[in-house]
Amino acid sequence: MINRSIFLVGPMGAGKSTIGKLLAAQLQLPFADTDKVLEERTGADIPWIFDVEGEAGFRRRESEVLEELCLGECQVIGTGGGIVLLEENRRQLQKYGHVIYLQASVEQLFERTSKNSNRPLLRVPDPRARIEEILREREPLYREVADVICDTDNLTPKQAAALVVERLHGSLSQ
Ligand SMILES: Nc1ncnc2c1ncn2[C@@H]1O[C@H](COP(=O)(O)OP(=O)(O)O)[C@@H](O)[C@H]1O
Ligand SMILES: O=C(O)C1=C[C@@H](OP(=O)(O)O)[C@@H](O)[C@H](O)C1
Ligand SMILES: [Mg+2]
Repeated sequence: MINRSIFLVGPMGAGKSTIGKLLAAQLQLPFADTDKVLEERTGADIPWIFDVEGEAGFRRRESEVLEELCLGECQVIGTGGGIVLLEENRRQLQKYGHVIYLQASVEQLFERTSKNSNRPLLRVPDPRARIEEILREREPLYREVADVICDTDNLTPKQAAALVVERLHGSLSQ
C-alpha cells in the first residue's frame, strides 16, 4: 500500500526523471520532477540559475521546492542529483517518502549524461572524472536516505521501472 510519496534519488544520469515518469504511470500516481518545478517557478532554466545565483542559490530554491512537494499530494518525485547534499533535505526525504536510490556505473552515467549539456556541474574538461568525484562524495548520502536500492546498469528505463515496482512492494510488505 503506497501511502507516502516515492522519491527517486541518485546521481545525474541515473534515470530519475525518465524512470520516474514510467513508474508514476505504472503506479497510477502523478509525477513531479524537482528540477522541472524549479524551472517553472523561476521561469529560468537550471544552467541560467547556476550562472546567476551560483550553486548555493540553486540549492536554496531546490530545498524550497522539495519542502513544497513534501507537503503536497502523494506522488512519484524525481529529484535533482544533489538533493542529498543538505542534511535538512535528507531529513525531509526520509520523513515524507519512500526513497529509492537509482544506481548506475560511472561508465553508464557518463554515457547517459554526455547526450546533452544542460547539467552545469558537468561542464568541465573531464566530466568522467567529475562524475567519479561526485559519486565518492554522495554515494554514502544516497545510501543513508534510501529505503530501496536499484541497480539500473544494463536495464532499459522500462525494465528499471519494473524493478523499482517489484523492490518497492517487497520493501513495503516487510
Ligand atoms: N536505464 C536506462 N537505460 C538507458 N538510458 C537511460 C536509462 N535511464 C535513463 N536513460 C537516459 O539517460 C539520460 C538521462 O536520464 P535522466 O532520466 O535525465 O537522468 P537523471 O534525471 O537521473 O539525471 C536520458 O537520455 C535517458 O533517456
Ligand atoms: O547532481 C546535481 O547536483 C544536479 C543534478 C541535476 O539533476 P539530474 O540529477 O536530474 O540530472 C540538476 O538538479 C542540477 O544540474 C544539479
Ligand atoms: Mg533529472
